Parts: sequence; structure tokens; C-alpha cells
Amino acid sequence: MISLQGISKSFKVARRAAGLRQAAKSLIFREHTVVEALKDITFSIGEGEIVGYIGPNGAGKSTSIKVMSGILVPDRGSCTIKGYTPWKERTAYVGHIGVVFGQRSQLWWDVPVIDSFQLLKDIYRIPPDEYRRNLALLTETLDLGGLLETPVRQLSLGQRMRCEIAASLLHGPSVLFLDEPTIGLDAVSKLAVRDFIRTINREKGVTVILTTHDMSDIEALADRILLIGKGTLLYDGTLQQLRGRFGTERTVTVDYRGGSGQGPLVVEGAESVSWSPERAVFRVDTGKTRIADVLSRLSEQAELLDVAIEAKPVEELIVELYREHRI
Ligand SMILES: Nc1ncnc2c1ncn2[C@@H]1O[C@H](COP(=O)(O)OP(=O)(O)OP(=O)(O)O)[C@@H](O)[C@H]1O
Repeated sequence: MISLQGISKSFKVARRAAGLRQAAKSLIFREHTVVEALKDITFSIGEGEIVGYIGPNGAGKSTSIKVMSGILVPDRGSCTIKGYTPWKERTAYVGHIGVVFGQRSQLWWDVPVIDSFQLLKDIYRIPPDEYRRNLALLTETLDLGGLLETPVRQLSLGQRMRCEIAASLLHGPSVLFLDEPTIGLDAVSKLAVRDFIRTINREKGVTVILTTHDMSDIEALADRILLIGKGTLLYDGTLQQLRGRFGTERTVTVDYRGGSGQGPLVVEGAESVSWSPERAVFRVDTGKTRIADVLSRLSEQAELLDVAIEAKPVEELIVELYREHRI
């Protein structure tokens, strides 16, 4: 449904040296550097997938989203989404996609939210019945009831973001591009936005491409990860595969009935991270040692009161991936 083949995009950026004399010189002799934002990007995404598009700052994520939404024309390569080439057949194409740029608003700042929605209804030529149905559903699921009559500039970030997401879905698109949709949101709003994304994916089959620096977004939503670094696609796989590659390590924390005589617990196959008379923390490579064996050896040495086993956070797995690819 989404297919990119060898997409490349570079930007020519004027270079200005520091200092007055250099600045004057650059008025006549303008030097340019070329930034290769995307280099030969190829991937495809199936209908109904939620894909996390991740990478460090300046990796090329927003540029990719702009190409896929038809805002930018690439230098080379082809892109087909729902049978359209986004930048060529924009008018027909935009009816099938919704786009949210977390850092930018598509709502008119000084007018009530509902007026922006009405304008979008006219722009997308949404039939009145469909508009009413979609608006009712979005108002209910995104809890917009009290916000529709408020001018956008008076909304909090979280409230605005819920309105932005609703605005991008009023015309019932089947593909949704979300560029950092949870940036700056508090924990409650973040959960609400994630919940909503999952619901429209499950119930309406909307395909979602999500860029984010928040790895808990990825963990909560994405079945698959595309990692981009310095304009190149570096990894395409599931979170589970990534865990399998880097994530055999577990942290085991045990609380036990200690006492003044209790010395450090020593367990073969478990590396001690920290120790106190009541609590010990170990690192265990489950590829080499079974957690059950560690716990059984520990219980021979002390009366265990509580045990917590944690996998490596996704954040750390991603950092390892960045490190492996030197980005
Ligand atoms: N309009 C532009 N003109 C010149 N250079 C640009 C332009 N847009 C992007 N770039 C450059 O292209 C590269 C990729 O930028 P892009 O915004 O796609 O990165 P990103 O992965 O979205 O980063 P971030 O996580 O910081 O938002 C960067 O080096 C950026 O400076």
C-alpha cells in the first residue's frame, strides 16, 4: 500500500561565514553546501500496520513524512501510496491521508476549533452526513466536547493536539502520518492520544506512520520499527526482533529478610550490580543462565520477600542500535 523505492532528497544550503567582512563577501560570492537528507530510501508498508519511524535529530524523518505526504518532491526515486504518487496527484491524494505535525498547527489560531473543522469540511468536500458522523465520533473518543467553541490560541498543548488529530481525520483518511504527536504532552494526554491511535487502527484499519523520540510511544504502539540515520534506512524489523538481538539481559531485584549477619549474596551466572542487607540487584544474561536457576540459588541463601525481573528498556535497545550504526 505504501511503497518507496530509492527515494533521495538533498537541500542546498547557503553558507555564511562569521564576521562582517565575510558576510559582505557572501553577498557577492555565495557558497553553498549540500545536505543529503534522504539517501536511497526503500521500504514498503502494508495496510493496517502501525510503523514507528525513528532516528536521532536530523536523521531525515520529517523529510520522509513530507515526501510521503506530497509536500516535498524528491530528487530521485519513486513513491506510491494507495496508488498515487503523492507530489504529482496531490489534490486527489490528500483525501486519503491525514497528517499531524506535532510542532506545527493546521488549525486557524484565532478562531474557535469548530470553525477550523468547518473550513476543513469545505476544503476536503466532506459530505454533510459523513462530516457529522466523523465529528461526533472524534468528539466523543478524543473528548473534545468542551473545546470546540474555544479559540485555538486558548487551548493547552494537550487539548490542541487532540484537536489537531481530530482535524486530520475528519475526512476519514486510511493513512495517518504522525510527526511527534505526543511531544510536550502530560502523561494523561499521552495515554489518551496513544489509546486513540490504537483504536482507529484496530477499528477502522487506518495505517499509521509515527515518528517520535518517545520510545514509550513506540513500545505502546508500533509493531514494526524503521530506523533512519543520516538519511539512510538502517533497520527494518519488529520490536521483538530487536529485543531478541540486544535484549537477552534482565535485571533481577530481590528483597529478602536480612539481618546484621547477612553478607552479600553470590550466585553463579548472575553479576552483582548492588547489594544491601535487605536488597540485592543482579544482571542476568538469559541466553546463558535461566532466571529460575538464579532464583532457586538465591532462595537457598536467604528468605526472599519480593522479586522483580525487568527487561532492558526499549530506550536502551534503541541506543544500542544507534551505537551499532554509529549515528
Ligand atoms: N528545508 C530545508 N532546508 C535545508 N535543509 C533542510 C531542510 N529540511 C531539512 N533539512 C536538513 O535535512 C536533514 C534532515 O532533516 P529532518 O527534519 O528530516 O530530520 P528529522 O529526522 O526530522 O530530525 P528531528 O528529529 O530533529 O526533527 C537535516 O540535516 C536538516 O538540517
